[in-house]
Amino acid sequence: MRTAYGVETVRAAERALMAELPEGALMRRAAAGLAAVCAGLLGRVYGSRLVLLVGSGDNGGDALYAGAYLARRGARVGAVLLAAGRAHAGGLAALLGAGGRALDTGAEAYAQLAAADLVLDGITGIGGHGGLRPDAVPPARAARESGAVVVAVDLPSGVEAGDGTVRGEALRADVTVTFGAYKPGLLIDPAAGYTGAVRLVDIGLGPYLPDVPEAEALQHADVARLLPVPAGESDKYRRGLVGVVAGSAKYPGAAVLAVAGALRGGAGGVRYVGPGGPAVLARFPETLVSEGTPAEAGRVQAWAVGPGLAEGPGLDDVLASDVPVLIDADALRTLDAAAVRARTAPTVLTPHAGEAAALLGAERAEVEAGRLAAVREIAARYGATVLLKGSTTLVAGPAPDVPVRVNPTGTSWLATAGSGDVLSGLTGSLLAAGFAPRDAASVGAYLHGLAARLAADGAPLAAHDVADHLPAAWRNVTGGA
Ligand SMILES: NC(=O)C1=CN([C@@H]2O[C@H](COP(=O)(O)OP(=O)(O)OC[C@H]3O[C@@H](n4cnc5c(N)ncnc54)[C@H](OP(=O)(O)O)[C@@H]3O)[C@@H](O)[C@H]2O)[C@@H](O)CC1
Ligand SMILES: Nc1ncnc2c1ncn2[C@@H]1O[C@H](COP(=O)(O)OP(=O)(O)O)[C@@H](O)[C@H]1O
Ligand SMILES: [K+]
Repeated sequence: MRTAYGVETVRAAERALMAELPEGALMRRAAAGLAAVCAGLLGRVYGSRLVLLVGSGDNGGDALYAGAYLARRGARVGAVLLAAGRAHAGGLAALLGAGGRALDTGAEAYAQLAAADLVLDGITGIGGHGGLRPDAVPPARAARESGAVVVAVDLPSGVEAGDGTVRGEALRADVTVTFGAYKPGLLIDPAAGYTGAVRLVDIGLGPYLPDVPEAEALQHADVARLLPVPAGESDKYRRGLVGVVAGSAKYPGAAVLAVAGALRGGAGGVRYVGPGGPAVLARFPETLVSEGTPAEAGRVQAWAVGPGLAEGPGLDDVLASDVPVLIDADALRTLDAAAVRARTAPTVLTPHAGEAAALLGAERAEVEAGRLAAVREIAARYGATVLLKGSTTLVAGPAPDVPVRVNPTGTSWLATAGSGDVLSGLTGSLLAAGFAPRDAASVGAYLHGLAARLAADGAPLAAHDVADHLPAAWRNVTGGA
């Protein structure tokens, strides 16, 4: 599991660790790790040209000490002091003592930036707020426009560490070297889009961090542990039946795609309820098709309702059931929060940003800019597990103290019609197979994103390709076991 901790938590852990170390030791440890990454990126340190962008805080201190290490190894290092007179005193002394130079933001700074091999962004770290200040914008842009590798210290300056929002201009890095722990902003868009490759430097913070992080991301091993393997005595009922309520005369394809996902999700069988029966059967003869309403259909262990659904009794029937329910797409538009909160079995909502905005009475852009707050707010209001889809997919449970899961798989090729229908069926199937709602949603997103990467392989994909690659994604996670 990859874990991420909020700013106050990281600061508290740093304070506790620092209290046991000599003055300045922690910063020098961070800087040594940073310098080692830079040396690796440069290949040859001796004679290389480095520019440090240095703000007023400890983030600038890290950059200055790392610059000093590299200057002692023969790099030519210039430090652009953005907050003149307020740069970290110890770091600046170390750099000057190692032969580095201090620059103001005049012409020489821009000349050095244009010629640099590597730029270290030490403008702000976890203490920065509100995007880059105006005086930091031109050097940050010059760094980006030079041919240099841009390495962000702890975080790309201008992004909010705690929630991944970007409230102004921020610096785009090629690599981010973060200290002690990931911060949520490194994993969540839009901020995550600024980090480039993220490298974590261990500074010994681990024992001082709480057990429960703010956010977490599943990795292959976590998913493999959760995926079911049918036992010898399994039968289709014990593996769980998932009911899919999807499709309409207008969107019969949604029924096919949702069933395609459900068939690959680990349930023992898929029961389809809706007007798309003939289309579903033509593609998937193994589907159990029920006439009538969900209430009239046979028993299932979970329902997935919504993709391509026109109005009908489907949603009310399903909400009234005593099994886990996933609600997607059209079914979200008419959703009554009180009805969801009153349910005794778990409910999973899977909105994209537009649907999330409708659930919150907000603008879509607000949701996209503040995904973490949005997913938590919907989960709290509806008393449900919420899977917020999009460039970073997030999963939050109704309890506020449970970490939000950030999906690490996926590809922007997934932004194609019908791919969400596959995810609904798949996640419903995991619910029917007995997954807890947060696990079903996060494992569903993980496999779906991985299948999309395998299917796309650098080229456009169609939603049904994602469904077709789900078995390969499953095998990729389990090692084919
Ligand atoms: N603690 C430790 O032991 C360790 C800490 N470590 C490092 O320290 C970093 C945190 O350092 P920090 O707390 O000094 O804050 P930091 O991010 O440098 O910002 C400071 C100042 O910037 C300013 N400012 C704010 N917004 C701004 C903006 N938009 N644009 C421009 N300027 C802006 C504002 O000052 P102001 O100008 O308002 O007085 C603010 O006070 C952390 O990320 C890690 O790198 C590592 O060495 C590991 C050990
Ligand atoms: N920019 C993006 N990057 C990565 N994944 C994306 C992006 N945009 C959409 N997706 C993913 O594609 C799927 C689209 O689902 P959805 O919006 O419900 O579409 P549809 O209703 O057409 O099926 C979701 O899994 C979502 O997370
Ligand atoms: K930075």
